[in-house]
Amino acid sequence: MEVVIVPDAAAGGELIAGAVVDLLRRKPDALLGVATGSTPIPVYEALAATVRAGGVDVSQARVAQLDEYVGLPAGHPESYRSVVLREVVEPLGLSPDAFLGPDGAAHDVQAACEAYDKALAWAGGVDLQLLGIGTDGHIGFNEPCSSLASRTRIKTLTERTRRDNARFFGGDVDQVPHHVITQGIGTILDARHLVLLATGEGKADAVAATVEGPVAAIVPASALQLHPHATVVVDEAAASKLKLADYFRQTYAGKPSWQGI
Ligand SMILES: N[C@@H]1[C@@H](O)[C@H](O)[C@@H](COP(=O)(O)O)O[C@@H]1O
Repeated sequence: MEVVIVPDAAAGGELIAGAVVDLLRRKPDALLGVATGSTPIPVYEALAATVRAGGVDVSQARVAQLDEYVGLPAGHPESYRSVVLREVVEPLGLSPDAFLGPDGAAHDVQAACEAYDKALAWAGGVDLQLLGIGTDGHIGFNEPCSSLASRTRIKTLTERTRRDNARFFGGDVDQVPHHVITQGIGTILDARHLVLLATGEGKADAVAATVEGPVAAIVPASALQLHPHATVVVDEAAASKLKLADYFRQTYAGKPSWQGI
């Protein structure tokens, strides 16, 4: 696992957008796994700026959703489908046909989960999966004690995650759904490159447990330790509890720039 400590969220956004641009230059029809929440927004902004400046052709790029609330009405502004369309698909000028996501309004949720795993495989698999992290160490919506081998399925949110996400629902925790569909941890680990971005002091404990703790289902993001190409990008605040922070800084500073992340 590579850990890159950046000065702030904007620098993290630039670094990861640069990795996406490099990928799209090598593979124009790459499948990008996108995360929601506030953390990845600087990545999408930096990527959209590069596209607007003509720095990369995204006409063949495809995006895949990581997770989704269950039971929000179609078109609800906080459904993750709406969020990804608004924050990624539209600013990049992608066609909605280039977008893959699970159906959170499906009558048969289990069938929708299985169909989504198959759709990801049929699409050739995710090339680069961008991840945020919950304060409890979740990735996607894989809450603590999710199986590290799990596939896309329905999950129940913890009260902590519902409280954390209430800010997207006018601060009213009662509006946050209890159930979600999420790519499983096994599904996430199928992606060719995992890039987790964490910013702010509130993520420092979760980052330390992910990077320096044991691989354990109680910290779902620790499963990144099992992946051969996982990159954790953190700002100084999110890195503040890493014992090996100086080592990570020295290692990255000594890396040839052509190598990317
Ligand atoms: N399902 C999403 C996660 O994918 C995201 O990583 C997390 C953190 O969000 P934020 O980046 O807003 O802290 O929120 C939600 O729970």
